[in-house]
Amino acid sequence: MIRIFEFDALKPEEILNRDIRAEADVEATVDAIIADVRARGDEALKEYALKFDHAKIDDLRVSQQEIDEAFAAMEPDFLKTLEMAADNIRAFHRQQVHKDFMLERGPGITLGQKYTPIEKAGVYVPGGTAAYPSTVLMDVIPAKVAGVSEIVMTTPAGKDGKVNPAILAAAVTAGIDKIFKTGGAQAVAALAYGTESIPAVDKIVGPGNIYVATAKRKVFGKVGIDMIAGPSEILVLADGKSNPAWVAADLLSQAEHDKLASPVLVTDSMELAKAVQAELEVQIPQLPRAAIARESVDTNGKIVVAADLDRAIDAANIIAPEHLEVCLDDPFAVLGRIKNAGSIFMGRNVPEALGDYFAGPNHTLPTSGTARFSSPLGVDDFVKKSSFIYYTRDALGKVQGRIADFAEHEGLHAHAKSVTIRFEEDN
Ligand SMILES: NC(=O)c1ccc[n+]([C@@H]2O[C@H](COP(=O)([O-])OP(=O)(O)OC[C@H]3O[C@@H](n4cnc5c(N)ncnc54)[C@H](O)[C@@H]3O)[C@@H](O)[C@H]2O)c1
Ligand SMILES: N[C@H](CO)Cc1c[nH]c[nH+]1
Ligand SMILES: [Zn+2]
Repeated sequence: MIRIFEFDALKPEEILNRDIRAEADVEATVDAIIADVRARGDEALKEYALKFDHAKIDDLRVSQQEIDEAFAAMEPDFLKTLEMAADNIRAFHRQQVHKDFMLERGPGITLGQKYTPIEKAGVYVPGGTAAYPSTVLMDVIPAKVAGVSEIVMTTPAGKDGKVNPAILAAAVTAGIDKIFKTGGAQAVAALAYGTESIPAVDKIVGPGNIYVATAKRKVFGKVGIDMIAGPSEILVLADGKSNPAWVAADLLSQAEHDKLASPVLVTDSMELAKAVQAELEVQIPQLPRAAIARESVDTNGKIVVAADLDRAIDAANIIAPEHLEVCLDDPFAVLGRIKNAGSIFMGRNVPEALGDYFAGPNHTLPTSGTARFSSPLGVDDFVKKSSFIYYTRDALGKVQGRIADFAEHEGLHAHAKSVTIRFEEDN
Protein backbone atom coordinates (compact mmCIF):
# COMPACT_ATOMS: atom_id res chain seq x y z
CA MET A 1 0.00 0.00 0.00
CA ILE A 2 1.23 3.54 -0.75
CA ARG A 3 2.53 5.34 2.33
CA ILE A 4 1.26 8.71 3.57
CA PHE A 5 3.71 11.26 5.01
CA GLU A 6 3.26 14.70 6.51
CA PHE A 7 5.47 17.14 4.58
CA ASP A 8 6.72 19.04 7.63
CA ALA A 9 7.81 15.79 9.30
CA LEU A 10 9.91 14.65 6.29
CA LYS A 11 13.66 15.13 5.98
CA PRO A 12 14.85 16.35 2.53
CA GLU A 13 16.43 12.96 1.73
CA GLU A 14 13.12 11.24 2.49
CA ILE A 15 11.37 13.55 0.06
CA LEU A 16 13.83 13.08 -2.76
CA ASN A 17 14.84 9.42 -2.47
CA ARG A 18 15.56 9.09 -6.21
CA ASP A 19 19.17 8.77 -7.16
CA ILE A 20 20.50 8.90 -10.70
CA ARG A 21 23.60 7.03 -9.52
CA ALA A 22 22.92 3.41 -10.21
CA GLU A 23 23.75 0.76 -7.65
CA ALA A 24 27.33 -0.51 -7.81
CA ASP A 25 26.43 -3.72 -9.63
CA VAL A 26 24.64 -1.78 -12.39
CA GLU A 27 27.69 0.47 -12.77
CA ALA A 28 29.98 -2.55 -13.06
CA THR A 29 27.68 -4.33 -15.51
CA VAL A 30 27.47 -1.25 -17.73
CA ASP A 31 31.25 -0.69 -17.65
CA ALA A 32 31.81 -4.26 -18.76
CA ILE A 33 29.22 -4.04 -21.55
CA ILE A 34 30.69 -0.81 -22.94
CA ALA A 35 34.21 -2.27 -22.93
CA ASP A 36 32.97 -5.43 -24.62
CA VAL A 37 31.14 -3.56 -27.40
CA ARG A 38 34.22 -1.43 -28.03
CA ALA A 39 36.32 -4.57 -28.32
CA ARG A 40 34.01 -6.92 -30.22
CA GLY A 41 31.45 -4.70 -31.99
CA ASP A 42 28.54 -6.42 -33.74
CA GLU A 43 29.42 -9.84 -32.32
CA ALA A 44 28.96 -8.52 -28.77
CA LEU A 45 25.67 -6.82 -29.71
CA LYS A 46 24.28 -10.10 -31.06
CA GLU A 47 25.35 -11.99 -27.94
CA TYR A 48 23.70 -9.45 -25.64
CA ALA A 49 20.50 -9.56 -27.71
CA LEU A 50 20.40 -13.30 -27.08
CA LYS A 51 21.24 -12.94 -23.40
CA PHE A 52 18.92 -10.06 -22.43
CA ASP A 53 16.20 -10.02 -25.10
CA HIS A 54 16.25 -13.74 -25.99
CA ALA A 55 16.48 -12.62 -29.59
CA LYS A 56 18.61 -14.31 -32.22
CA ILE A 57 19.76 -11.57 -34.59
CA ASP A 58 21.49 -12.27 -37.90
CA ASP A 59 21.46 -8.76 -39.34
CA LEU A 60 21.38 -5.89 -36.84
CA ARG A 61 19.95 -3.43 -39.37
CA VAL A 62 16.18 -3.48 -39.87
CA SER A 63 15.56 -4.21 -43.56
CA GLN A 64 13.17 -2.42 -45.92
CA GLN A 65 11.21 -5.66 -46.13
CA GLU A 66 10.70 -5.68 -42.35
CA ILE A 67 9.51 -2.07 -42.53
CA ASP A 68 7.07 -2.87 -45.36
CA GLU A 69 5.72 -5.85 -43.42
CA ALA A 70 5.27 -3.70 -40.32
CA PHE A 71 3.25 -1.14 -42.27
CA ALA A 72 1.10 -3.83 -43.81
CA ALA A 73 0.39 -5.23 -40.31
CA MET A 74 -0.79 -1.87 -38.90
CA GLU A 75 -4.46 -1.00 -38.61
CA PRO A 76 -5.05 2.01 -40.89
CA ASP A 77 -6.76 3.80 -38.02
CA PHE A 78 -3.67 3.48 -35.83
CA LEU A 79 -1.56 4.89 -38.68
CA LYS A 80 -3.98 7.84 -38.66
CA THR A 81 -3.43 8.22 -34.89
CA LEU A 82 0.33 8.24 -35.44
CA GLU A 83 -0.01 10.89 -38.15
CA MET A 84 -2.20 13.12 -35.97
CA ALA A 85 0.16 12.84 -33.00
CA ALA A 86 3.14 13.49 -35.30
CA ASP A 87 1.43 16.64 -36.65
CA ASN A 88 0.91 17.99 -33.12
CA ILE A 89 4.49 17.20 -32.11
CA ARG A 90 5.87 18.81 -35.28
CA ALA A 91 3.77 21.95 -34.83
CA PHE A 92 4.92 22.37 -31.22
CA HIS A 93 8.59 21.79 -31.97
CA ARG A 94 8.63 24.14 -34.98
CA GLN A 95 7.99 26.93 -32.48
CA GLN A 96 11.31 26.06 -30.82
CA VAL A 97 13.47 26.83 -33.86
CA HIS A 98 15.89 29.64 -33.02
CA LYS A 99 16.89 32.40 -35.38
CA ASP A 100 20.48 33.31 -36.19
CA PHE A 101 21.27 36.92 -35.34
CA MET A 102 23.75 39.62 -36.38
CA LEU A 103 24.59 42.71 -34.36
CA GLU A 104 26.22 45.86 -35.79
CA ARG A 105 28.27 46.81 -32.75
CA GLY A 106 29.87 49.92 -34.25
CA PRO A 107 31.40 51.12 -37.56
CA GLY A 108 33.07 48.10 -39.22
CA ILE A 109 32.05 45.65 -36.51
CA THR A 110 29.59 42.77 -37.04
CA LEU A 111 28.95 40.14 -34.38
CA GLY A 112 26.62 37.21 -34.72
CA GLN A 113 25.45 33.81 -33.74
CA LYS A 114 24.40 30.98 -36.01
CA TYR A 115 22.75 27.63 -35.39
CA THR A 116 23.93 24.43 -37.08
CA PRO A 117 22.21 21.07 -36.76
CA ILE A 118 24.35 18.27 -35.41
CA GLU A 119 25.28 15.87 -38.17
CA LYS A 120 24.46 12.43 -36.75
CA ALA A 121 22.00 11.77 -33.95
CA GLY A 122 21.38 8.46 -32.22
CA VAL A 123 17.92 7.87 -30.80
CA TYR A 124 17.41 5.18 -28.17
CA VAL A 125 13.88 3.81 -28.08
CA PRO A 126 13.08 1.59 -25.10
CA GLY A 127 11.69 -1.83 -25.85
CA GLY A 128 12.17 -4.00 -22.79
CA THR A 129 8.92 -4.38 -20.87
CA ALA A 130 6.82 -2.20 -23.23
CA ALA A 131 7.10 -0.85 -26.79
CA TYR A 132 7.16 2.92 -27.17
CA PRO A 133 6.19 4.12 -30.67
CA SER A 134 5.25 7.42 -29.01
CA THR A 135 8.88 7.85 -27.92
CA VAL A 136 9.97 7.36 -31.53
CA LEU A 137 7.84 10.34 -32.57
CA MET A 138 8.95 12.44 -29.61
CA ASP A 139 12.65 11.87 -30.23
CA VAL A 140 12.89 11.78 -34.00
CA ILE A 141 10.59 14.68 -34.93
CA PRO A 142 12.60 17.39 -33.10
CA ALA A 143 15.75 16.06 -34.80
CA LYS A 144 14.05 16.34 -38.19
CA VAL A 145 12.78 19.84 -37.39
CA ALA A 146 16.33 20.82 -36.38
CA GLY A 147 17.69 19.55 -39.72
CA VAL A 148 19.92 16.67 -38.49
CA SER A 149 21.46 14.97 -41.54
CA GLU A 150 21.39 11.37 -40.30
CA ILE A 151 19.16 9.95 -37.56
CA VAL A 152 20.00 6.46 -36.39
CA MET A 153 17.61 4.60 -34.10
CA THR A 154 18.26 1.58 -31.90
CA THR A 155 15.74 -0.48 -30.00
CA PRO A 156 15.79 -4.02 -28.62
CA ALA A 157 14.22 -6.75 -30.75
CA GLY A 158 11.58 -9.06 -29.33
CA LYS A 159 12.05 -12.80 -28.84
CA ASP A 160 11.15 -13.35 -32.50
CA GLY A 161 14.16 -11.27 -33.51
CA LYS A 162 11.90 -8.52 -34.87
CA VAL A 163 11.22 -4.95 -33.84
CA ASN A 164 7.67 -4.16 -32.75
CA PRO A 165 5.83 -3.12 -35.97
CA ALA A 166 4.29 -0.03 -34.35
CA ILE A 167 7.81 1.20 -33.55
CA LEU A 168 8.82 0.73 -37.18
CA ALA A 169 5.67 2.47 -38.43
CA ALA A 170 6.29 5.40 -36.07
CA ALA A 171 9.94 5.59 -37.15
CA VAL A 172 8.99 5.90 -40.80
CA THR A 173 6.21 8.38 -39.99
CA ALA A 174 8.78 10.51 -38.17
CA GLY A 175 11.39 10.24 -40.94
CA ILE A 176 14.11 7.96 -39.55
CA ASP A 177 17.16 7.08 -41.65
CA LYS A 178 18.45 3.79 -40.16
CA ILE A 179 17.11 1.40 -37.51
CA PHE A 180 19.14 -1.21 -35.61
CA LYS A 181 18.06 -4.07 -33.36
CA THR A 182 20.00 -3.56 -30.18
CA GLY A 183 19.02 -2.31 -26.75
CA GLY A 184 20.31 -1.51 -23.29
CA ALA A 185 23.82 -0.32 -22.45
CA GLN A 186 25.21 -2.14 -25.49
CA ALA A 187 23.13 0.02 -27.86
CA VAL A 188 24.40 3.17 -26.20
CA ALA A 189 28.00 1.92 -26.48
CA ALA A 190 27.47 1.09 -30.15
CA LEU A 191 26.08 4.55 -30.92
CA ALA A 192 28.94 6.21 -29.05
CA TYR A 193 31.85 4.22 -30.47
CA GLY A 194 30.41 2.66 -33.63
CA THR A 195 30.56 -0.98 -34.69
CA GLU A 196 30.87 -2.69 -38.07
CA SER A 197 27.14 -2.05 -38.73
CA ILE A 198 26.22 0.88 -36.52
CA PRO A 199 27.67 4.33 -37.25
CA ALA A 200 29.09 6.34 -34.36
CA VAL A 201 26.91 9.40 -33.79
CA ASP A 202 27.56 12.85 -32.35
CA LYS A 203 24.80 12.80 -29.75
CA ILE A 204 22.59 10.15 -28.14
CA VAL A 205 19.09 11.00 -27.00
CA GLY A 206 16.15 9.14 -25.58
CA PRO A 207 14.92 7.50 -22.41
CA GLY A 208 15.57 4.02 -21.14
CA ASN A 209 15.92 1.92 -18.05
CA ILE A 210 18.69 2.16 -15.48
CA TYR A 211 21.20 0.37 -17.76
CA VAL A 212 20.53 2.77 -20.62
CA ALA A 213 20.61 5.85 -18.39
CA THR A 214 23.87 4.72 -16.74
CA ALA A 215 25.50 3.96 -20.09
CA LYS A 216 24.55 7.39 -21.44
CA ARG A 217 26.13 9.01 -18.39
CA LYS A 218 29.31 7.00 -19.00
CA VAL A 219 29.71 7.78 -22.73
CA PHE A 220 29.06 11.49 -22.20
CA GLY A 221 32.15 13.36 -23.37
CA LYS A 222 32.83 11.01 -26.25
CA VAL A 223 29.37 11.99 -27.49
CA GLY A 224 26.75 14.46 -26.35
CA ILE A 225 23.69 13.25 -24.48
CA ASP A 226 20.36 14.91 -23.94
CA MET A 227 19.74 14.26 -20.26
CA ILE A 228 19.22 11.51 -17.74
CA ALA A 229 15.71 10.37 -18.70
CA GLY A 230 15.31 7.37 -16.47
CA PRO A 231 12.37 5.61 -14.85
CA SER A 232 9.17 7.62 -15.19
CA GLU A 233 7.82 9.89 -12.49
CA ILE A 234 4.58 11.69 -11.81
CA LEU A 235 3.71 14.16 -9.12
CA VAL A 236 0.04 15.01 -8.82
CA LEU A 237 -0.56 18.24 -6.94
CA ALA A 238 -4.23 18.08 -5.99
CA ASP A 239 -6.58 19.92 -3.69
CA GLY A 240 -9.40 18.40 -1.64
CA LYS A 241 -11.91 18.90 -4.46
CA SER A 242 -10.06 16.44 -6.71
CA ASN A 243 -11.59 13.14 -7.75
CA PRO A 244 -9.61 10.37 -5.96
CA ALA A 245 -10.31 7.83 -8.73
CA TRP A 246 -8.87 10.20 -11.37
CA VAL A 247 -5.83 10.98 -9.22
CA ALA A 248 -5.18 7.27 -8.59
CA ALA A 249 -5.55 6.50 -12.32
CA ASP A 250 -3.05 9.25 -13.18
CA LEU A 251 -0.54 7.96 -10.62
CA LEU A 252 -0.86 4.45 -12.02
CA SER A 253 -0.38 5.67 -15.59
CA GLN A 254 3.28 6.22 -14.71
CA ALA A 255 3.63 3.47 -12.10
CA GLU A 256 2.92 0.88 -14.80
CA HIS A 257 6.08 1.90 -16.71
CA ASP A 258 8.63 0.44 -14.35
CA LYS A 259 8.93 -0.93 -10.84
CA LEU A 260 11.40 1.92 -10.32
CA ALA A 261 8.83 4.52 -11.50
CA SER A 262 7.88 7.09 -8.89
CA PRO A 263 4.19 8.07 -8.44
CA VAL A 264 3.67 10.82 -5.86
CA LEU A 265 0.60 12.69 -4.69
CA VAL A 266 1.08 16.00 -2.88
CA THR A 267 -2.05 17.45 -1.38
CA ASP A 268 -3.26 19.75 1.36
CA SER A 269 -6.12 17.36 2.16
CA MET A 270 -5.69 14.31 4.42
CA GLU A 271 -9.15 13.21 3.28
CA LEU A 272 -8.04 13.09 -0.37
CA ALA A 273 -4.81 11.34 0.68
CA LYS A 274 -6.73 8.51 2.34
CA ALA A 275 -9.25 8.26 -0.50
CA VAL A 276 -6.47 7.99 -3.11
CA GLN A 277 -4.64 5.42 -0.97
CA ALA A 278 -7.81 3.29 -0.93
CA GLU A 279 -8.55 3.88 -4.63
CA LEU A 280 -5.08 2.69 -5.65
CA GLU A 281 -5.85 -0.62 -3.96
CA VAL A 282 -9.01 -0.90 -6.07
CA GLN A 283 -7.37 -0.01 -9.38
CA ILE A 284 -3.98 -1.79 -9.17
CA PRO A 285 -5.39 -5.34 -9.38
CA GLN A 286 -7.36 -4.37 -12.50
CA LEU A 287 -4.21 -3.55 -14.47
CA PRO A 288 -2.53 -6.00 -16.85
CA ARG A 289 0.81 -4.66 -15.54
CA ALA A 290 -0.33 -4.89 -11.91
CA ALA A 291 2.91 -6.48 -10.66
CA ILE A 292 5.04 -3.59 -11.98
CA ALA A 293 2.58 -0.94 -10.77
CA ARG A 294 2.33 -2.58 -7.33
CA GLU A 295 6.09 -2.53 -6.79
CA SER A 296 6.37 1.05 -8.04
CA VAL A 297 3.54 2.29 -5.79
CA ASP A 298 4.64 0.42 -2.66
CA THR A 299 8.38 0.99 -2.99
CA ASN A 300 8.78 4.31 -4.80
CA GLY A 301 5.38 5.90 -4.38
CA LYS A 302 4.25 8.22 -1.65
CA ILE A 303 1.53 10.61 -0.62
CA VAL A 304 2.74 13.82 0.97
CA VAL A 305 0.25 15.88 2.95
CA ALA A 306 1.19 19.54 3.30
CA ALA A 307 -0.30 22.11 5.67
CA ASP A 308 -1.61 24.22 2.78
CA LEU A 309 -1.33 24.64 -0.98
CA ASP A 310 1.69 26.91 -0.70
CA ARG A 311 3.64 24.26 1.19
CA ALA A 312 2.41 21.66 -1.32
CA ILE A 313 4.00 23.71 -4.12
CA ASP A 314 7.23 23.89 -2.06
CA ALA A 315 7.19 20.08 -1.89
CA ALA A 316 6.70 19.82 -5.66
CA ASN A 317 9.63 22.19 -6.26
CA ILE A 318 11.90 20.13 -3.98
CA ILE A 319 10.94 16.88 -5.69
CA ALA A 320 11.37 18.44 -9.17
CA PRO A 321 9.34 15.76 -10.91
CA GLU A 322 9.46 14.69 -14.52
CA HIS A 323 5.69 15.29 -14.82
CA LEU A 324 3.67 17.59 -12.61
CA GLU A 325 -0.11 17.54 -12.74
CA VAL A 326 -1.73 20.60 -11.22
CA CYS A 327 -5.24 19.42 -10.31
CA LEU A 328 -6.71 22.73 -9.21
CA ASP A 329 -9.54 24.91 -10.50
CA ASP A 330 -7.14 27.65 -11.62
CA PRO A 331 -3.76 26.10 -12.45
CA PHE A 332 -2.59 29.32 -14.13
CA ALA A 333 -2.78 31.06 -10.73
CA VAL A 334 0.10 28.89 -9.43
CA LEU A 335 2.11 28.42 -12.65
CA GLY A 336 4.51 31.21 -11.74
CA ARG A 337 5.39 29.53 -8.44
CA ILE A 338 6.34 26.23 -10.07
CA LYS A 339 10.09 26.23 -10.54
CA ASN A 340 11.14 22.63 -11.06
CA ALA A 341 9.20 20.27 -13.32
CA GLY A 342 9.88 18.68 -16.72
CA SER A 343 6.36 19.09 -18.04
CA ILE A 344 3.34 20.67 -16.34
CA PHE A 345 -0.20 19.41 -16.89
CA MET A 346 -2.60 22.21 -16.19
CA GLY A 347 -5.97 21.58 -14.57
CA ARG A 348 -8.28 18.70 -13.88
CA ASN A 349 -8.85 17.66 -17.50
CA VAL A 350 -5.25 17.03 -18.46
CA PRO A 351 -4.16 13.51 -17.57
CA GLU A 352 -0.45 13.04 -18.07
CA ALA A 353 -1.16 10.48 -20.81
CA LEU A 354 -2.41 13.33 -23.02
CA GLY A 355 1.17 14.60 -23.09
CA ASP A 356 2.69 11.13 -23.40
CA TYR A 357 0.98 10.53 -26.69
CA PHE A 358 -0.69 13.41 -28.35
CA ALA A 359 -0.68 17.05 -27.28
CA GLY A 360 2.66 18.01 -28.86
CA PRO A 361 5.18 18.93 -26.12
CA ASN A 362 7.90 16.33 -25.69
CA HIS A 363 7.55 13.37 -23.35
CA THR A 364 11.27 12.70 -23.08
CA LEU A 365 11.87 14.60 -19.90
CA PRO A 366 14.38 14.96 -17.08
CA THR A 367 13.90 12.55 -14.18
CA SER A 368 15.48 11.97 -10.74
CA GLY A 369 15.26 15.62 -9.72
CA THR A 370 17.30 16.76 -12.74
CA ALA A 371 14.41 19.04 -13.76
CA ARG A 372 16.19 21.49 -11.42
CA PHE A 373 18.66 22.10 -14.27
CA SER A 374 17.45 20.15 -17.32
CA SER A 375 14.69 20.70 -19.85
CA PRO A 376 12.44 18.55 -22.03
CA LEU A 377 13.99 17.10 -25.17
CA GLY A 378 13.54 19.56 -28.02
CA VAL A 379 15.00 21.14 -31.12
CA ASP A 380 17.75 22.71 -28.97
CA ASP A 381 19.15 19.24 -28.32
CA PHE A 382 19.87 18.77 -32.01
CA VAL A 383 21.54 22.07 -32.81
CA LYS A 384 24.63 23.83 -31.65
CA LYS A 385 25.51 27.48 -31.72
CA SER A 386 28.58 29.17 -33.18
CA SER A 387 29.28 32.80 -32.59
CA PHE A 388 31.12 34.89 -35.19
CA ILE A 389 33.08 38.14 -35.14
CA TYR A 390 33.89 40.49 -38.07
CA TYR A 391 36.08 43.67 -37.68
CA THR A 392 37.48 45.84 -40.42
CA ARG A 393 41.14 46.92 -40.17
CA ASP A 394 40.05 50.35 -38.99
CA ALA A 395 37.79 48.90 -36.33
CA LEU A 396 40.56 46.63 -35.03
CA GLY A 397 43.04 49.52 -35.10
CA LYS A 398 40.85 51.57 -32.77
CA VAL A 399 40.91 48.90 -30.03
CA GLN A 400 44.30 47.25 -30.60
CA GLY A 401 45.81 48.92 -27.55
CA ARG A 402 43.00 47.77 -25.29
CA ILE A 403 43.31 44.16 -26.40
CA ALA A 404 47.08 44.20 -26.04
CA ASP A 405 46.71 45.73 -22.57
CA PHE A 406 44.29 42.99 -21.51
CA ALA A 407 46.56 40.27 -22.87
CA GLU A 408 49.66 41.68 -21.11
CA HIS A 409 47.70 41.72 -17.83
CA GLU A 410 47.20 37.99 -18.30
CA GLY A 411 50.89 37.56 -19.08
CA LEU A 412 50.05 36.37 -22.58
CA HIS A 413 52.39 38.31 -24.80
CA ALA A 414 51.71 36.26 -27.95
CA HIS A 415 48.06 37.20 -27.75
CA ALA A 416 48.98 40.88 -27.61
CA LYS A 417 51.48 40.54 -30.44
CA SER A 418 48.93 38.84 -32.74
CA VAL A 419 46.93 42.06 -32.62
CA THR A 420 49.66 44.71 -32.66
CA ILE A 421 51.70 43.03 -35.43
CA ARG A 422 48.98 43.99 -37.89
CA PHE A 423 49.74 47.66 -37.28
CA GLU A 424 53.56 47.54 -37.24
CA GLU A 425 55.04 49.35 -40.20
CA ASP A 426 57.42 46.65 -41.43
CA ASN A 427 54.71 43.90 -41.39
N1 LIG B 1 11.77 9.69 -19.07
C1 LIG B 1 11.17 9.44 -20.23
O1 LIG B 1 10.99 10.32 -21.05
C2 LIG B 1 10.71 8.03 -20.55
C3 LIG B 1 9.91 7.75 -21.68
C4 LIG B 1 9.54 6.41 -21.94
C5 LIG B 1 10.00 5.42 -21.10
N2 LIG B 1 10.74 5.76 -20.01
C6 LIG B 1 11.34 4.76 -19.14
O2 LIG B 1 12.14 3.95 -19.98
C7 LIG B 1 12.31 2.71 -19.31
C8 LIG B 1 12.10 1.56 -20.29
O3 LIG B 1 12.67 0.43 -19.71
P1 LIG B 1 12.59 -1.02 -20.34
O4 LIG B 1 13.35 -1.92 -19.43
O5 LIG B 1 11.18 -1.32 -20.65
O6 LIG B 1 13.32 -0.90 -21.76
P2 LIG B 1 14.81 -0.51 -22.20
O7 LIG B 1 14.84 -0.64 -23.68
O8 LIG B 1 15.22 0.78 -21.60
O9 LIG B 1 15.75 -1.63 -21.58
C9 LIG B 1 15.77 -2.95 -22.07
C10 LIG B 1 17.22 -3.39 -22.14
O10 LIG B 1 17.81 -3.33 -20.85
C11 LIG B 1 18.89 -4.22 -20.80
N3 LIG B 1 18.86 -4.99 -19.56
C12 LIG B 1 17.79 -5.52 -18.93
N4 LIG B 1 18.18 -6.20 -17.85
C13 LIG B 1 19.54 -6.13 -17.79
C14 LIG B 1 20.53 -6.66 -16.92
N5 LIG B 1 20.20 -7.40 -15.86
N6 LIG B 1 21.82 -6.38 -17.18
C15 LIG B 1 22.17 -5.62 -18.25
N7 LIG B 1 21.27 -5.11 -19.12
C16 LIG B 1 19.97 -5.36 -18.89
C17 LIG B 1 18.75 -5.16 -21.96
O11 LIG B 1 19.75 -4.91 -22.87
C18 LIG B 1 17.40 -4.81 -22.58
O12 LIG B 1 17.45 -4.89 -24.00
C19 LIG B 1 11.35 2.68 -18.14
O13 LIG B 1 12.10 2.97 -16.99
C20 LIG B 1 10.40 3.83 -18.46
O14 LIG B 1 9.85 4.41 -17.28
C21 LIG B 1 11.11 7.02 -19.73
N1 LIG C 1 5.54 8.69 -19.59
C1 LIG C 1 6.71 8.33 -20.36
C2 LIG C 1 7.81 9.30 -20.00
O1 LIG C 1 8.17 9.14 -18.69
C3 LIG C 1 6.48 8.37 -21.83
C4 LIG C 1 5.51 7.38 -22.36
C5 LIG C 1 5.57 6.72 -23.54
N2 LIG C 1 4.46 5.95 -23.61
C6 LIG C 1 3.76 6.14 -22.55
N3 LIG C 1 4.39 6.99 -21.76
ZN1 LIG D 1 3.88 7.30 -19.72
